[in-house]
Amino acid sequence: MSTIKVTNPATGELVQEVPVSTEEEVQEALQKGYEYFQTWKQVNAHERSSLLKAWSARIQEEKEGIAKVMTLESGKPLKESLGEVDYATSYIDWYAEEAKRIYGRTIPAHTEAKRIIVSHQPVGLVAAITPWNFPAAMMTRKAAPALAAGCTFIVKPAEETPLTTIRLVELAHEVGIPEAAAQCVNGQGKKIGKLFTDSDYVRKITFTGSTPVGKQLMKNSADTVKHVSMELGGHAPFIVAADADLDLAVQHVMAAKFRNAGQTCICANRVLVQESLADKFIHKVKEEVATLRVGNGLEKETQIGPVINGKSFDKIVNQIQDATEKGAQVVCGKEFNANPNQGYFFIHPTVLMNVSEEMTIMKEETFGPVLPITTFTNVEEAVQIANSTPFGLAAYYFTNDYRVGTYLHDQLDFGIVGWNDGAPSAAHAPFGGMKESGLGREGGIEGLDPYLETKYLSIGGF
Ligand SMILES: NC(=O)c1ccc[n+]([C@@H]2O[C@H](COP(=O)([O-])OP(=O)(O)OC[C@H]3O[C@@H](n4cnc5c(N)ncnc54)[C@H](O)[C@@H]3O)[C@@H](O)[C@H]2O)c1
Ligand SMILES: O=C[C@H](O)CS(=O)(=O)O
Repeated sequence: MSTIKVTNPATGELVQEVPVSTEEEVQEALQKGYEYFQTWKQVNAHERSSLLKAWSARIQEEKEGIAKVMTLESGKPLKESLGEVDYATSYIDWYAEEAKRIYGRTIPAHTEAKRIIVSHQPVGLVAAITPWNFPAAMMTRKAAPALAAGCTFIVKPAEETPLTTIRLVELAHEVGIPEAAAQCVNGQGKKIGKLFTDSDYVRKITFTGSTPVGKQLMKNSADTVKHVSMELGGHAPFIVAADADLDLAVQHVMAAKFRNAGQTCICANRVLVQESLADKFIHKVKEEVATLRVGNGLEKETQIGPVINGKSFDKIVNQIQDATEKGAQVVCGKEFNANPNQGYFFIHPTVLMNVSEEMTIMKEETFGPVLPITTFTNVEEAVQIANSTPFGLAAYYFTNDYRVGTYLHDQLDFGIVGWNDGAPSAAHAPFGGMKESGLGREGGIEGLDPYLETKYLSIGGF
């Protein structure tokens, strides 16, 4: 039997081996989820809501244990793992309520002889593929609305971090969500992804991960016209206008950049500071970055854990080297503690200045603790720089001028915009991107629609 060897990115040590699902096991699970959909969709919304609430409560009972496993397999600091468990259950809590608010409507007919009624029904078996950086929240952000809508659900977590997702699915079964309604399979993404997209049993693919993989899944889903939801890559600009509250902007750039060692899809990837404020901003950021503690996520003083693997480490180091070769200056950082043979990869928080647009770091998602700073003259130039990317997930700006703030909100082509706010994510808001950052939204009232078909009934003969 082949297995996934889950290792700790802080030490390289083996955490646990997870059996790889065979093709037969995946096909069997898909058929089970497809067949059980006919039963699960009949369960009334209030019962589905109660089961979701029980799931959330059961996860909270195991919060510390789940968080520790999450840190062991992802490397993120324990405090962040604990926060992610709360974030993950907040999606379940939200959709436990939204399950009871799937309303229809009537439409005034054009003749007394007719009545028109609009209703919604679940799309069917939903197949999800999730990333390693938020192994709990990225799964519940899909499972909760799917189950709330009456869909059955199967997930393949990232090979780096399957343990958290496996445990969450086990807890769902413990509270009475039927095994056939929520399943987990494990293995190599390309292989299982193809089984998902080729299967006639699957009516929807929901994916969170890199844009290239998302594009491939969309292509492979076309043959059977599957619904798709895509939460893809980002390259967030962080704009600081001359009138910004400097302390607030620095406080929030630290959160927006260094959460999960910069490995989040909405991390600030480019900082754009108006020229007159640049020196003060850079000085304050340098002071704050110097206080960050790098280390094993299980140690309570750790604020920056390792990056996930050698491939990611190499990409980040190459971006730093490319930038410095093209004229960027290192304000602080650019220290590494890595041992490829041992299997751990730490990058100390690094700040670059005098960054320019021809540098790779200004075009390619970094997914690491590196903060490149460039400057702009006026807000029109800031908008032009910010929008000059295929991505459109998150953008941030700091200003107290309502005219500047309103202009930036209107002109920035991003699905999530933080105005004096570097931490916009919430289960009650519709998370998602424009352009090549994705399709659809997760969270908010908008996050249920992707799991529903709309139908209308026209009754004649009155
Ligand atoms: N928009 C969001 O909400 C969001 C959230 C988290 C991460 N991301 C993005 O994900 C990327 C980082 O995560 P990652 O490295 O795990 O991404 P990834 O695309 O490499 O992997 C994500 C998932 O896809 C699977 N996969 C890999 N290749 C596949 C293929 N050919 N077919 C089907 N599945 C495949 C992996 O096994 C994993 O489960 C970044 O680009 C980040 O911006 C986006
Ligand atoms: O990395 C992607 C996550 O969606 C970021 S967040 O935790 O939802 O803000």
